Amino acid sequence: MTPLDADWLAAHPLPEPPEDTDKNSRGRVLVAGGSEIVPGALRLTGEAALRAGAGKLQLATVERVAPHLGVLVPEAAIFGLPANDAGELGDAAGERLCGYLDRCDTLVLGPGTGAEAPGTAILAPVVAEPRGALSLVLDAAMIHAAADLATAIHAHQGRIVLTPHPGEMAGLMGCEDMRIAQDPAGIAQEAARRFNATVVLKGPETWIACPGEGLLRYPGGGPGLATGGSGDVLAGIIGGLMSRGAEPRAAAAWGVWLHGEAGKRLAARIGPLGFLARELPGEIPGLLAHP
Ligand SMILES: NC(=O)C1=CN([C@@H]2O[C@H](COP(=O)(O)OP(=O)(O)OC[C@H]3O[C@@H](n4cnc5c(N)ncnc54)[C@H](OP(=O)(O)O)[C@@H]3O)[C@@H](O)[C@H]2O)[C@@H](O)CC1
Ligand SMILES: Nc1ncnc2c1ncn2[C@@H]1O[C@H](COP(=O)(O)OP(=O)(O)O)[C@@H](O)[C@H]1O
Repeated sequence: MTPLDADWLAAHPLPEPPEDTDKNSRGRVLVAGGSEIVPGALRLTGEAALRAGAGKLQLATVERVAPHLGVLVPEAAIFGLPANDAGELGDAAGERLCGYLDRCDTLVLGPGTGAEAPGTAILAPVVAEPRGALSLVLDAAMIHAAADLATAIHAHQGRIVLTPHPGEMAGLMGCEDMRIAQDPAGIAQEAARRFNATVVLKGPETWIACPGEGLLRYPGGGPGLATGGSGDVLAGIIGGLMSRGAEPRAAAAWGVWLHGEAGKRLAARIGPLGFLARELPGEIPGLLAHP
């Protein structure tokens, strides 16, 4: 196990865009998810992706929320997706989403999705897409859905990061929560092998596992990060870094570190508890400039 610290980051620098880059070549992120119950999740994820350096942002959410999201995030293009009776993404959302994949380099799928979203129906057409260059970050209900699609995810030609919290990890691996608490390092590595993906097991401390690579451990950015929407921000940072060209393991590691250090900075300035998830993204450019 290797500590995720300043030495590791210095040895694994992020790719920098050339001076003459344009917004399309700097990285196009599509974030898909949200619901009528959690309409703001994509704002958190999308802003985080832009703050991590993505050039272009697109958000896709349930049709009734989409116009409001456009007002909240004027930097983004907004697409509506079909919803179900629970106000979550519906069965047809995955097929519709596939029609937008040509416009993005990285898809962050899942923030703001809950138990009523038909995750497997949404995720299956996305992971069946033969687009080798697509980078994918899976979060929230799409982690649970991934459990049913291990073979397809393993065979996916793209670059995949899964960001489960312990409850989602138990769903992903079909095991008891207790097993995650007893051996987080082992289960993160097992998941990485099963899905052939980078796995970020979140919690007070975070484990990053990647097939064929050493395990990383981040000791945590403080309990203020245990706040609604904090994980949505992390998924967005990782997606933004991947769209800039970072490899999945480096994007996950830098993302976890930036998220944690942003929490520490807010804790020092505002107080250890009570800062908002939406305040985290604003810390990222400064941290990237002076890690
Ligand atoms: N709901 C909201 O107010 C907001 C939601 N937002 C976004 O919506 C998405 C879904 O969020 P969500 O809250 O609906 O689902 P989620 O957190 O997975 O809880 C479901 C169940 O999982 C479990 N569980 C959770 N953490 C656990 C842990 N560490 N360790 C173990 N188990 C854990 C827990 O089960 P329990 O322990 O209660 O049995 C819980 O009942 C997500 O992207 C989120 O960021 C934000 O954008 C804005 C505010
Ligand atoms: N006690 C804690 N100390 C440090 N970091 C924490 C703590 N609790 C949660 N976190 C971090 O906060 C984030 C919470 O993500 P998640 O559980 O998905 O929340 P949400 O669903 O509300 O966005 C993760 O990055 C996790 O590592």
